[in-house]
Amino acid sequence: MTASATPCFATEGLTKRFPRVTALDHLTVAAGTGVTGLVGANGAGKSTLIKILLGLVPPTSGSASVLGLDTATQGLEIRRTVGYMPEHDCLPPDISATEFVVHMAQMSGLPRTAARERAADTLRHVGLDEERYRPMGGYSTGMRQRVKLAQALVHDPRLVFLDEPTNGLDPQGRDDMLALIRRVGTEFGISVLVTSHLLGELERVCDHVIVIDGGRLLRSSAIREFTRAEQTIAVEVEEGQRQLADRLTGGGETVAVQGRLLTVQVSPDDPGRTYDAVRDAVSDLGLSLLRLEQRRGRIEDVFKESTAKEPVA
Ligand SMILES: Nc1ncnc2c1ncn2[C@@H]1O[C@H](COP(=O)(O)OP(=O)(O)OP(=O)(O)O)[C@@H](O)[C@H]1O
Repeated sequence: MTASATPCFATEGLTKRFPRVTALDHLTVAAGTGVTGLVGANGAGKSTLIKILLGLVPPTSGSASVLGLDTATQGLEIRRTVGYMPEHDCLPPDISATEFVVHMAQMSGLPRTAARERAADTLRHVGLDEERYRPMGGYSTGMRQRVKLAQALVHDPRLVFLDEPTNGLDPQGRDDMLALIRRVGTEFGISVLVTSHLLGELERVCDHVIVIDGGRLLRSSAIREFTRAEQTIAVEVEEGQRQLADRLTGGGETVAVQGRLLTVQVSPDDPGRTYDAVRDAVSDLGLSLLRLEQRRGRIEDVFKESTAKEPVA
């Protein structure tokens, strides 16, 4: 996000207290265009944030804006411009996907003919073909999630909020949904805010990730930044692990020993230095190298380290 661009959304000291719990606690965060992931364990405050951003729920204190519009006073305009895929199932069982999505398109102001055309296009884009004429009561979870996505996209929004879109899907269904979300962000050019408690999946589709826990901001950064600092080199030597570890540590490297394997933290500012240090140390000590491989940190690890609390799937 450039300094001059209007953020897709921004919050300032956003707090939401329910009688028994503080769902959001002085949250100050912003996201630019592209696909942004909002990660947090169950109850972290993700859905509450989305509802406030849509102007559906008032905050206790603080402020928020979406595409430059104030959520406190311009909720209607926000909902006109933004698509929303809610977490919970909300599909009437007796009508078809086509009827439902046409209805939603008309609700957002499209005339009937345009609504029918847009609905057909959108349902095709999300991968619902002939099934779209059948009552939705007989749909699989994957099909239902696609309909929910289609109704969020049918009025051609600039931005969509997708609340746990992979919920209830099997691994294949999850992969398909993630690919679809990526396409929404790239081919359709619609910015996306997508929530999940499954951290690994956001790593695959997001440009930027925001991590919240207990309603507080833990981290907000580009996906590259999440994993860049976490790169390590795995070094396996036949023997002499301890000497090698001592030598590298003495040279300023951060090293962990697990049996025959040494894990050396790669310097984010000068990755080449770490490789050279490992090569020189192995050579100077006359050790026999079995394996040297680069390991890219995973977003889960970053999250676990920052929270060191609740287990996250
Ligand atoms: N209307 C409400 N009344 C009272 N408490 C609420 C209400 N809505 C949410 N909460 C509470 O606020 C906290 C945050 O809920 P929220 O639904 O925003 O979390 P979440 O991160 O979306 O998790 P999940 O995916 O499980 O819904 C939870 O403790 C929840 O029980």
